[in-house]
Amino acid sequence: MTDILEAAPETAETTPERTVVSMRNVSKLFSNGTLALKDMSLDVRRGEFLSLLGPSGCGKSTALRIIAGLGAASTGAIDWPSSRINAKGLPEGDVGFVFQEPTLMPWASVFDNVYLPLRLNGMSKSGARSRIMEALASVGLSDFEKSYPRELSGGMKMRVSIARALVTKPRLLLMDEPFAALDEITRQKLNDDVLRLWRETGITVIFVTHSVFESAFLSNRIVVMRARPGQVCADLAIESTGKRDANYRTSEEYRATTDRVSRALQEAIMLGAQGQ
Ligand SMILES: Nc1ncnc2c1ncn2[C@@H]1O[C@H](COP(=O)(O)OP(=O)(O)OP(=O)(O)O)[C@@H](O)[C@H]1O
Repeated sequence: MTDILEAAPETAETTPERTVVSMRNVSKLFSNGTLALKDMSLDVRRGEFLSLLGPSGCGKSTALRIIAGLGAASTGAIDWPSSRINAKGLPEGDVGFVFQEPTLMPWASVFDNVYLPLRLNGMSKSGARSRIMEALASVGLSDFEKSYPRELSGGMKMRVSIARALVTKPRLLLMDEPFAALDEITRQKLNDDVLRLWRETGITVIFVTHSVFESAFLSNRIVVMRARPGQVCADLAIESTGKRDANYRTSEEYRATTDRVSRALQEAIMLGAQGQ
């Protein structure tokens, strides 16, 4: 931790009831000797839109995958203070994951792709129908249930991927650079949609990105990470007085926020380069 720790998220509000997931001194040493994370600790509170921001290779995806149970920590622990934990040590049905690639099944319709997590939970197709249609409506794809992935644009495929992550009604949504491969206009539209979904559902989001602009637009908290080794080096509260919409993108407030976040990121990059 450095002196660019601006916000003080560890306040009296950080009670076990409000904490969705905690990383406790998590380190990750890969078998090739790469120390991807060193002693990373983070409390994610209910209802937060938290972005993990940092230069390439600082361990953002590794941290997210460990939280999701897709990889194990070498040392340290992940705690779920308010979830029911299954035999694998993971919170039962509480986590949705959106990857950078939409990872859809090409041979299956949009409906069947979104059905997948419910099918794996043993739900019948007819029983799942209303939930699937609700998830598709939430991403603006009500009319595309019969389409196949090859018939969709990149942005629409990503919407299907988000619907699939939301169909189980998770409490925590993990998103790993989901819009990095999309053009700027599509990316902004999806940013608007994700913010709307976050507001409407009250879901907690952890969003990995290396974009200052995206993180400043979406988040109410940005955790900046440095590389070599991957660690938290700034924890910024991001407030805005108005609604985050098209006007906000051109506002002085947004510009000032992106300046502040850029400075924190620059410092993180310098620390990583110096290996301090
Ligand atoms: N399976 C693996 N085996 C060995 N090293 C790995 C593995 N996965 C990641 N790494 C290394 O761990 C470090 C952190 O990688 P990670 O993908 O978490 O970073 P990142 O911040 O998400 O990067 P990016 O923004 O480029 O996706 C990097 O040095 C990477 O090369």
